[in-house]
Amino acid sequence: MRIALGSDHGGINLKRSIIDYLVSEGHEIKDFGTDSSDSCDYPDFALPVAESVVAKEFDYGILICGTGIGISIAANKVSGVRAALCHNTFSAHATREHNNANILAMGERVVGTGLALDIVKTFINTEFEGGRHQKRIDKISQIEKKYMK
Ligand SMILES: O=C(CO)[C@H](O)[C@H](O)[C@H](O)COP(=O)(O)O
Repeated sequence: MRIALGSDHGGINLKRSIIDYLVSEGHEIKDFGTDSSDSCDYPDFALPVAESVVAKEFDYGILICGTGIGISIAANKVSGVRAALCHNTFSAHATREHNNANILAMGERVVGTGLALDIVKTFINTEFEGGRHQKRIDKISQIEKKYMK
């Protein structure tokens, strides 16, 4: 799979562990930064990941900050993004099956590396169920259109 990743300084260590895991599994990845532990602003990394996922350059995006909250809020401002903040595998599974989430967000200050890798594995390997869930996603798209400038 093709996976885009981004983090701020608060998520850089977990992002590096996820990249090592994804590369070892043969996935194609692109890291949109940040590249150091210097303090920076998560929207600057949420945006390129979000845009590249919506443009279908990647199958999924993975975004990490301290909590996963700020970076998921920022990504969800991009039309077509369905970024899901998941700190357990049940949510990761459900958000793929039900919401067709295209970006996974996590917080390095919240979740351990072992669980985070299980969440990544679950997220990228779970298919969207379609059916009744598609109608709901279509309604999300209608909300996006209503507020699009
Ligand atoms: O946006 C966040 C909170 O939801 C992220 O956790 C950030 O990584 C965090 O705010 C960064 O905090 P810091 O004190 O500047 O390291």
